Amino acid sequence: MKQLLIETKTKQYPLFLGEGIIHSLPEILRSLSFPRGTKLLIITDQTLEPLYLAELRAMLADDYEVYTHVIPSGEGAKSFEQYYACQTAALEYGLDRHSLILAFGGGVVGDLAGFVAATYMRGIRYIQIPTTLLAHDSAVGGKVAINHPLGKNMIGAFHQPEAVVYDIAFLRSLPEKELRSGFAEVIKHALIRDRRFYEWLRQEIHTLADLTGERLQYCIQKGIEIKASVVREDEKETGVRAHLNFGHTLGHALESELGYGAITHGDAVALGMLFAIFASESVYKRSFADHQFSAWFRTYGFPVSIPASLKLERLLKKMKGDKKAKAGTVRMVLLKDIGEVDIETLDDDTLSALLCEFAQREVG
Ligand SMILES: O=C(O)C(=O)C[C@@H](O)[C@H](O)[C@H](O)COP(=O)(O)O
Repeated sequence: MKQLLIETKTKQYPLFLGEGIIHSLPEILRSLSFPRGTKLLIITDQTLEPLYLAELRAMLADDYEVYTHVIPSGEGAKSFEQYYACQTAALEYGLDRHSLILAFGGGVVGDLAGFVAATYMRGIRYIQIPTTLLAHDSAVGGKVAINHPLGKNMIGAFHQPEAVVYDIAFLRSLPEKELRSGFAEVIKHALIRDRRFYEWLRQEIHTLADLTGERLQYCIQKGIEIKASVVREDEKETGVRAHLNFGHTLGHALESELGYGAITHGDAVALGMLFAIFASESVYKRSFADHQFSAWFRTYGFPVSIPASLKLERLLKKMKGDKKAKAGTVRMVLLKDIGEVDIETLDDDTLSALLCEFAQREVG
C-alpha cells in the first residue's frame, strides 16, 4: 500500500493507494489520529449497495455503531432533496459532532457526502473512499458540493477529509463510460502541469483498454500528485487552484444544459478542454493543431462537437454564471503551452464568436 500526504494550509491528511486495501479499512481508521466517536454513517449509492455495503458494515462493526444511507446512482443525486435526506438520516441516527461519515463511491457520493459532513452540526469529520477513476480528482482537495438547476456545484464548501482510502480494485468493474469520464481528468492534469506525463499518455494509452494494471495505477498516482501540488499552493481557489478548472467552464454549462447525468462529467470536461484549446489558439495566436486533439480524444470515445440540440446563447449564459466569472465576465483557463495554463478574461463578444466558430468547425 502506498501512502501519499495531502497538505493544505488548514490540514494534512493521508491518501492510501493500493489494490485490495479496503480490507485494511478498520486498521487504517484506527491509525488516524483524531478523537474517535461512537457512530459512523456510510453514505453510498444504489449501484454499490448490493455489491459491498454489507461487507463494509460488518468490517467496521467492532469499532463503531454503523449506520448506512443509500442515495440513487448518478449526478442527479447531487440535489438539494438528496442532501436533505442525508441530513435527516444523520439526525435520526443521532450522529453527534464526534461521529464520522464515510463517503463510499464515486464523485457524486464524495461531493454529496462531503457537503453533508461540512454542514452537519457546522461540520463533522469524513473519509473519502473513492470507487471510480474520476474520484482520483474529486476525492482530493476538499471541494464538496451539490448542483442547482442553474449551475453545477453551485452550493458547496471546502471541507477536507480525514483521509482518502483509494482501493483500485474497485476500478476493475467500472463501466467503460465511467472509466472514460475519469480519464478526462487524468488528461486535464497532464495538460495543465506536466508535459512529460502528457507525452507518456499519448504514447502509452491508445485506447481505454490500455487503462489497466501498472498503467492505470501510474495515471492515478500522477493525477493525484498533480492535484495535490496545486491544492498545496492554493487550498481555497484564490489563485492557481482555478487552473484545475481547465475544460470546466464549458463542461459545467454542458452538464447543466443537457440535464445532470445526461452526459458524464468527463465527457463534458473533454469537450470543454477542446473548446479551451480552440480558444487558446485564438487568444495566444498559436497552434496546438486542434484537429489532432479532437482526433486523439475521439479514439477514447469522447464527444468532440457540441450537441446540435443545444442553444449556444443558453450555454453562454451558463458559462457567464461560472464560479470563476467576475462581474458577469467569463474567466477561462487557457492553454499557453502543454503543461502550462493561465486564466484569461474573455468579453462577451469574443466568447460568443469563439463558441460559434467552435460549434461550426469541421472535425475531420
Ligand atoms: O478541485 C478543484 O479545484 C477542481 O476544480 C477539480 C475539478 O475537476 C472538479 O470537477 C471540481 O469539482 C470543479 O470545481 P468547481 O469549483 O468548478 O465546481
